[in-house]
Amino acid sequence: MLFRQLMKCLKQTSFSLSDYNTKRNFFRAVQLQANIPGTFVGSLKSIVGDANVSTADAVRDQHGHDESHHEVHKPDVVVFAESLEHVCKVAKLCNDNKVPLIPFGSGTGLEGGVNALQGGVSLNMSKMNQVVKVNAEDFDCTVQPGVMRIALNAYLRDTGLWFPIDPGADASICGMCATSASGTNAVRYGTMKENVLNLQVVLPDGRVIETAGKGKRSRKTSAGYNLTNLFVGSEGTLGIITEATIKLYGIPEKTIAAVCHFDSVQEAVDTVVQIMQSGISMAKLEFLDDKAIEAFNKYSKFNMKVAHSLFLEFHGPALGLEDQFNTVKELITSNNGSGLQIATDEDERKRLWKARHEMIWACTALLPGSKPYSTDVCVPISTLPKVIVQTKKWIEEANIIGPIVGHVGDGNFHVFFPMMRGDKETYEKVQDLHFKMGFLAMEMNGTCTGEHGIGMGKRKLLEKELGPTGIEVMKEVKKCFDPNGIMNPGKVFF
Ligand SMILES: Cc1cc2c(cc1C)N(C[C@H](O)[C@H](O)[C@H](O)COP(=O)(O)OP(=O)(O)OC[C@H]1O[C@@H](n3cnc4c(N)ncnc43)[C@H](O)[C@@H]1O)c1[nH]c(=O)[nH]c(=O)c1N2
Ligand SMILES: CCCCC(=O)C(=O)O
Ligand SMILES: [Mn+2]
Repeated sequence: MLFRQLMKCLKQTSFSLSDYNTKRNFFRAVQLQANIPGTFVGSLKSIVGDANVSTADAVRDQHGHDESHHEVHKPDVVVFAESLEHVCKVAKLCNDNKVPLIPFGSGTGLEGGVNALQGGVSLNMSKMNQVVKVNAEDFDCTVQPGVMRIALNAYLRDTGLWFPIDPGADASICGMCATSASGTNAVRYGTMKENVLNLQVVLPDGRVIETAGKGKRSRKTSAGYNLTNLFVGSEGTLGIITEATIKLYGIPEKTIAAVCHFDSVQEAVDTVVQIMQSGISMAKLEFLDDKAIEAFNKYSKFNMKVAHSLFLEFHGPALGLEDQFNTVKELITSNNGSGLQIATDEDERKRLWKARHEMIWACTALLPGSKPYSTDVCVPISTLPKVIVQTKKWIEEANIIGPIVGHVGDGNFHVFFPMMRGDKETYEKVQDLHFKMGFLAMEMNGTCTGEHGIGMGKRKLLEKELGPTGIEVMKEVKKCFDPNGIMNPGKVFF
């Protein structure tokens, strides 16, 4: 059987050795169930109840994609879990029957993480949506996988605490764990990697572990391997996260937001590097190039000067915050920055950041009907000016739409390429640019993805980033947790 498949594959159009390896790995994966029998759906219903199982086309479609440009791959069936017991039993059933299992948080990912490449079961976690415990005096809380970021912050408001990691989208906290999300506040508060204390995880065979030990939530630990951060960023390929214990922070006493503009990318990014080197702890330090500002003005009805711009935010006790602001102001001026404007009242600030977070839609609106193809390189801060300037040059040479937006305080930036599905010519240009940017970032000792993950779109780049031995070791790790390869097959590596 395997031999016949191999011969069929060899008869197809010519392919290189790396294609062959890809297809060889694919053979290993197709040993999973290709079609789910009705009896299997019946077994699922007996675990979670009829109402929590759907094979309706619209529901499968909704679970077959995220917010990215990647093509839709529908699961065969969607299951809504209501309890830990449900998750354990569904995982074991899938594992025993070698059926693919794909955890579904809220579908806001940008790398096709939830797309069911080989069909199977999409496990929607949204009904497990309780805040399990808030330990306000210890600045932490434990949440179920369906708890969303905005709802959590609303729930916490009366305690004076908040969870600052903000990918812009209203994502599930456990989905954010699974992709190691970050966003605008990471420059001050870190990414999910620095903010998860413990995870409850269901393994494919139905066993449950807590990655830091049962109920543990200490700020520091040297106890054995760091299983917590193995699952942060694992993109649903190792197990299902059913609880996350995360750090909380005091809501800052004072917040100042500001915007300023530059004639050149180099001056804007030099300012960022100097602010970071001055040791001032910025809460947000964002860059939008001239093209991004054009899209920003048009979509969000602003009237900002069309120039390369920095959006900044300071958090802290009122005492000392203005000194920090003044130091930053001097750095802006010394790099020929202009038009410094402060958003003082809360409504103005909220409007500014809402518009920043909607940049993906602002750029998509430049080409009506398109989907965003996003890049996500992250480099050591001192190399950032070189990488952004080179990227802009490539975009100009390729003559395509590609506004740049970045969390540049972390050396992380995105190009948004609005793409029409089926436009092969632009797709090829964009993919070429994506690879060139990824390779340049790696040359600068950076990564192809700072926060969106590998998913479907960056698997080839990951091969380059880690090298064959690195990939081999990652596959061995996966095998140890998921020997049948049922967890989100085809993601992270081929
Ligand atoms: C407008 C906009 C703007 C942004 C972003 C999106 C959008 C739409 N993002 C990306 C996105 O919000 C981010 O990847 C989230 O962490 C995804 O969370 P979901 O709950 O939507 O996971 P989603 O359902 O999309 O799943 C993502 C991956 O995690 C896995 N997964 C989900 N829940 C799981 C669970 N309980 N257990 C195990 N695996 C699970 C899935 O299988 C999949 O592989 C982003 N990101 C970022 O870091 N910075 C940013 O600036 C932005 N900005
Ligand atoms: C192409 C970038 C997608 C969203 C994002 O990460 C951001 O706005 O920062
Ligand atoms: Mn981002």
